[in-house]
Amino acid sequence: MLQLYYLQYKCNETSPTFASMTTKDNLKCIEGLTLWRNSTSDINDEIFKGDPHANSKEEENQFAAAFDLLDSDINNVNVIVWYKNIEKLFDDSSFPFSSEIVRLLNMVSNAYLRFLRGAGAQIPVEFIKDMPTHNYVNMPNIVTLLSTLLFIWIIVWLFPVMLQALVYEKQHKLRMMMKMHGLGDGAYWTISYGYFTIVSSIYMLCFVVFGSLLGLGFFTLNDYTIQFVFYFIYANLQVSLAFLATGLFSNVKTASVVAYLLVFVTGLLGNFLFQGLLQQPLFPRLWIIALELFPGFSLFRGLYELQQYAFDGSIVGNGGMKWQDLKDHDNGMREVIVIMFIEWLVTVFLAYYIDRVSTSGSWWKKPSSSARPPIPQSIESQTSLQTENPDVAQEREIVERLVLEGLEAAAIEAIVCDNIQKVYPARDGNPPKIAVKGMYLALPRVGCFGMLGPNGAGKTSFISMMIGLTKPTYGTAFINGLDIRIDMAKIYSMIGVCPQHDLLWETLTGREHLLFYGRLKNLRGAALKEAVEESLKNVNLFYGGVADKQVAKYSGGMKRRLSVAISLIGDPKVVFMDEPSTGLDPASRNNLWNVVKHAKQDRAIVLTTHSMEEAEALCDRLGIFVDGSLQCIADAKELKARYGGTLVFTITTTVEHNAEVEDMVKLLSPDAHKIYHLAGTQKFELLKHQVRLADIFEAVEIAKERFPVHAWGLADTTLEDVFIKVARAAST
Ligand SMILES: Nc1ncnc2c1ncn2[C@@H]1O[C@H](COP(=O)(O)OP(=O)(O)OP(=O)(O)O)[C@@H](O)[C@H]1O
Repeated sequence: MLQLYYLQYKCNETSPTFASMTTKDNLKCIEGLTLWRNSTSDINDEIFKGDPHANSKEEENQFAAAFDLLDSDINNVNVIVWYKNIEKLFDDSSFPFSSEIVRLLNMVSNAYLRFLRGAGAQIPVEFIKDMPTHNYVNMPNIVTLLSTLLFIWIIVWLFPVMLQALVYEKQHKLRMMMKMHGLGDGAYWTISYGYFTIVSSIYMLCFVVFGSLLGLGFFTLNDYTIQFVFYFIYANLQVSLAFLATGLFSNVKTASVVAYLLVFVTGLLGNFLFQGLLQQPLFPRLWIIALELFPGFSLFRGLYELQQYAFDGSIVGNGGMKWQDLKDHDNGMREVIVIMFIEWLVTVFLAYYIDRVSTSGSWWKKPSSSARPPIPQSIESQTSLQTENPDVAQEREIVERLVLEGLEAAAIEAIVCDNIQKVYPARDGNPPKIAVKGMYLALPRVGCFGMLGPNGAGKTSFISMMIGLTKPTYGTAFINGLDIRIDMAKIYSMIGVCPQHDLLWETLTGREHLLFYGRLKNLRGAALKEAVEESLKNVNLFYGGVADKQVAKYSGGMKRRLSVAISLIGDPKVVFMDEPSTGLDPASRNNLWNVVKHAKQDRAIVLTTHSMEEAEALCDRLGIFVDGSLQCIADAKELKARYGGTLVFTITTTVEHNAEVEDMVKLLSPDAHKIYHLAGTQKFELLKHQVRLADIFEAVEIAKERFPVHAWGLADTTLEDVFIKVARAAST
């Protein structure tokens, strides 16, 4: 390729002469030379025009004379040199021109070339009058500056977007929620990675297509296949970097700020620092490669090369970068493609490794059921045996028998908890916390089991172990015969979870949530659509377009109902509901109860609640959980009968007659005791076996004749009374 360069070189005392710069090697690059005087405005007034490699002796002499003239009268002589291979000149450290100067000269000499071919009339003369000087040359090239800076920002902008989405799923435990509904790690990775790669590829495609439609040489002149390979590899590297960076953040806001800052700084550093280094021919190549290990700089280098080739191509008219140009000594495209490709592979591996370690605690271990680890027993469980209630002891015996008979026996029940315990490690100077103390439980495949307990009793810790959020410290549990320590992946496909806090995507609609989780439960086509509609109707989210509103616009109650619907979609055989009715108004709660009542007919449901009314309405069996252990297990009636051998008698009279009321109560039930007293209102607990209802009515009628009785009432023991009694007894 013939290259033309215009040199307006000013000699001073310290600079080398033009002849000395034109060493033997350089001379080989010179194709021709044109000299003319500054005084003339006519470019055709040439002093010399010739070929240094000419065969004729005469021409050779002329050429030597031209050099002498140049050195002796440099201020008055202009020179145009035709080079074959200008890059070689940069190997000579004495050559004083930066690549930027050469590019401008290239532009000028191209105009001159066109003039020589008779295509440009007087234009080159005008152009040459404004020939770039050193000062002019140092001005930044606005085209270079804008295109690379703008393009790098456009491309890297995707990084914060992906990072935000990934950290959002992490922060809101949506990843865990998806896992709990059967989406395995491999599938999650394939789907998420594939999704982001497709989105990135479409984004890059639009970038190239729009650029091409606008006619920008950056896109149209460079070989599209080179651009495809370059953008595809970078898009993949960027996606895997987003996955890797997700491990560093737990909050979307922090991740966004850091990522956008990185985008901004990468562009600026690339453009104002890295580009400067690239344009210094003497800057060590190894350092450039080291800097390109930073993905932002390797992207910048690739864009820079595409831009430079497009620029040169637009001037010389021979197109931009082609595959054979990747062999060019100064073309960094080949090295950045290799660097980015290796980084992509390493980053994907690292990100997957870190993700597996952080979510499942192991990378290589995939134990099979045949290699069931022994169940560690804690000392705590042995000591608590002496104090356990008969029904708790009976439950333990059932579990021990089932476990002794083997996994097949355990599989008869929906849930078998075998001395399951959870101990949280010591933190911030506090001792280790035993949240669940050796629990035994066997739950049938049909029915609802309710867990009651005061705040901090350990209900959520228990559910968290059962749904794989945390691992048991001691003991284990079986769900449909599968061990929660090793078979969680299989268990996820058969359970449904309504967590204590709603784990939902704010930007998705209720229907989209159900469609997504329905698909995870292998529902497809018409069956999926039908199941989603039924779920929406069941939880009262179907009518009035609510189902198609974004979850961000839902009230707390609506979100809760959606969480319940998610837990039941796909017909899971075991469902865990952690306080499902929290925040619901009475009508919605009743609606929800109907859903649960219907659902429990053909599956096992474990439900935690603080509402005694709910527990009574929904649960076939109840366990009262206090301070990490079950205090009693029975149905509501049995519990009330066992713990509620009393009637609560309330009476309101005037204060001066309080003593008379007390005497009356003592007569009715000698062991009665006062549980509440405020002004004239008193509340007594009467032992059922000491009183008859008729006697109480009669006593009140007689009392009414002696002093004013403003109000009175008699109530049987409620579940709430039982709960308070059990909780009090356990904590004393
Ligand atoms: N990650 C943890 N690290 C240390 N202690 C914890 C952790 N999670 C829970 N705990 C403690 O374990 C105990 C049981 O907590 P848990 O949340 O299981 O109770 P809960 O019965 O579900 O309470 P609530 O009804 O308020 O939801 C509490 O004392 C709690 O402070």
